[in-house]
Amino acid sequence: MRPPLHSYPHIGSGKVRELYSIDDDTLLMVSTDRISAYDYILDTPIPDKGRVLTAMSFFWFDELGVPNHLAGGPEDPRIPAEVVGRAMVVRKLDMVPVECVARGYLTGSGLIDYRATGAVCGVELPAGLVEASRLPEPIFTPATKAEFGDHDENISFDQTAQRVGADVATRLREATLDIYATGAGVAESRGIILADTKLEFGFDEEGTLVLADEVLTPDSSRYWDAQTYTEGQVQPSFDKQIVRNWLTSPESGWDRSSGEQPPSLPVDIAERTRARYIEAYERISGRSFADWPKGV
Ligand SMILES: Nc1ncnc(-c2cnn(Cc3cccc(F)c3)c2)c1Cl
Repeated sequence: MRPPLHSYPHIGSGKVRELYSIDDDTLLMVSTDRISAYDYILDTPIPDKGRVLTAMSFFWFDELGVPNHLAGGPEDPRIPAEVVGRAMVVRKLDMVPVECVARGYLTGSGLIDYRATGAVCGVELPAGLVEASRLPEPIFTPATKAEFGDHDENISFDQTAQRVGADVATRLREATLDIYATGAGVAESRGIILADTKLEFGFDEEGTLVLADEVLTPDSSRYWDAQTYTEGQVQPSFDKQIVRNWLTSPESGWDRSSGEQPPSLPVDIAERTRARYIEAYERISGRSFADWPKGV
């Protein structure tokens, strides 16, 4: 008999995720079907998004083979029936207060920093790079964890070292770049560009640096379709572009500059977006999403 979700104290919320306490040493990370676009949390859920992204994290934890925070499998008996398939039982860690970002391509806040300074997080880059340029080699571009709703702030390696110590900063950079290289390599072989990713680490009770949170998902990474990749323009998001295009089309009646909450999505937009998440998972993992557990 699985425990009910309400038996676990709720201890945190992300934009699209919830965190509960199972006991002093263990947490339950729940992914919802919520999707965010243009910094709004939309009021239309994407069916199965939480399950697909959870399946992706389990795949990558398995694929990467580095110490991670998983404390149970996808059907661990501590997972309440209503969230089976979209929840992970994880070890409670002493989290490192730095967002560990690796970038293989120049876009978003990295491009803004580059245009202003010729560097990203203090890492000098060649002149002449443009939107979506592939970087000569992937770079570590850490950031501070922003308060809910705010954007993370890019910081340099030295600033990171001042926060966590030079040794830990060095280990974070190595682990982040290694994990990104593995993920980007697997994705590229399946026709998906992993342009960047954000990882979180923590220390376990033995002092081991452990990969935590979600890993290499479309919510923590930029996924681009390699077939349409074109340097010099903003790339469509593999998973979110259908939603973005509808919201900025006349059909939605929404004005992005209005500051108003976007309207609900049409059923077919939600369904097509669900299909994109499933396609990304099945192409990258080589597994069928139909085999992934489902709750009640
Ligand atoms: N293994 C861990 N040990 C201790 N803390 C965390 C931890 C804390 N915060 N977050 C991010 C987050 C915030 C809201 C909802 C989420 F599902 C996840 C992850 C983890 Cl993963």
